[in-house]
Amino acid sequence: MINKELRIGVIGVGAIGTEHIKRINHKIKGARVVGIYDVLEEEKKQLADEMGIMFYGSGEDLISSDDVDAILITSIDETHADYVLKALAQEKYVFCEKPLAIDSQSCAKIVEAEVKCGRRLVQVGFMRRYDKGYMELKKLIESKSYGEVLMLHCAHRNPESGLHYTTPMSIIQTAVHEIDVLHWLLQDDYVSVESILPKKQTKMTHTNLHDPQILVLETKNGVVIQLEIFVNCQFGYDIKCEVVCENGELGLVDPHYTYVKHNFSNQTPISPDWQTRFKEAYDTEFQLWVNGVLNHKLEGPSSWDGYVASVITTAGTESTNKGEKIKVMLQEKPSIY
Ligand SMILES: NC(=O)C1=CN([C@@H]2O[C@H](COP(=O)(O)OP(=O)(O)OC[C@H]3O[C@@H](n4cnc5c(N)ncnc54)[C@H](O)[C@@H]3O)[C@@H](O)[C@H]2O)C=CC1
Ligand SMILES: O=C1[C@@H](O)[C@H](O)[C@@H](O)[C@H](O)[C@H]1O
Repeated sequence: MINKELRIGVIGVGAIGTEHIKRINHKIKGARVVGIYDVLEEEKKQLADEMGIMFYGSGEDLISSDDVDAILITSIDETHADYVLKALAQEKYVFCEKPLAIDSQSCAKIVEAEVKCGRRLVQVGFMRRYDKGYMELKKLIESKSYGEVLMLHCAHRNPESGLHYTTPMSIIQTAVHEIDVLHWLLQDDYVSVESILPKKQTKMTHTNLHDPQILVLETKNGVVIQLEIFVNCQFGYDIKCEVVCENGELGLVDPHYTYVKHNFSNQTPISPDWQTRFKEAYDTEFQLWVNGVLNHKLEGPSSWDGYVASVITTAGTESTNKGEKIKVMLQEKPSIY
């Protein structure tokens, strides 16, 4: 039984976990964070004390606590599936940061467990669906004023990534955002994916990371998407989405509010990171999630969406390993989605 204010427990309090806690406690109406768990016990216990909230002895303790109505999972990718399944076993609402799991089999298990609960309890952190730019693009595409969509040229660029970041992570952790938002934008399914590792790489990378990479995705309606993933581009956080139609081109502009004209040049800033670029999208995402949980009606990205994205990321990684295009097939979509 959830009271008027949703009591949230957070598992994994690193970069985005900390951002989301601040967001929930200072911006979002109808919810507050009441407890956390992180494997870095000493450090995060101190943080919990500073915030005046509970530090749980394990993720499992937090999930099963009667003082926690809903779980927010912001721990590392590899841990998501297990925590989501544990939350579903308690029939609790759970918001899981992307990816829902690191492979499609684990996502399929989550879908199966949620279907057994008979209703939607899971939302996945695909926040780009709440970005004003992508929402406007969707309306423009659906207006059909520019004819049919023929192809897309996209890029996902991060200024830099650490030594922990590896070749498959470019697909599983980074490209997964486009994989989700583009099929939502086009309302179309993917039929194949091909991963290309260009011979020429940046000097800024290391032995375990091929950077940049390219994914080529094909949809049922025959749209071809070229997606560049470049996680050490140095110059900023740069997200491109150019939609080529029969009678026009539609695209995203980086949200910025100022420019500087000086010395015969006109400069506009570029977002430095994902926190800045998608700030408003995260706020909207969380307010709508809290409203959805309080009204028992989740409408954001589901486990099914997490599964669809992971079928492509799994096939994309297979394509990297085999050096060939991989055809993809989805299982039948259950009626709760
Ligand atoms: N939607 C978005 O744009 C973004 C999503 N993410 C996703 O959020 C998740 C966290 O990313 P970051 O905050 O950047 O990573 P991070 O490395 O800064 O934080 C992860 C935290 O999880 C903790 N942790 C590791 N294993 C754990 C376990 N078994 N149980 C509990 N805690 C554990 C770590 O100690 C650390 O504090 C990732 O899955 C990432 O893909 C991250 C950044 C942006
Ligand atoms: O989700 C995110 C990170 O986990 C990922 O590592 C970055 O590449 C993305 O740009 C960011 O949005």
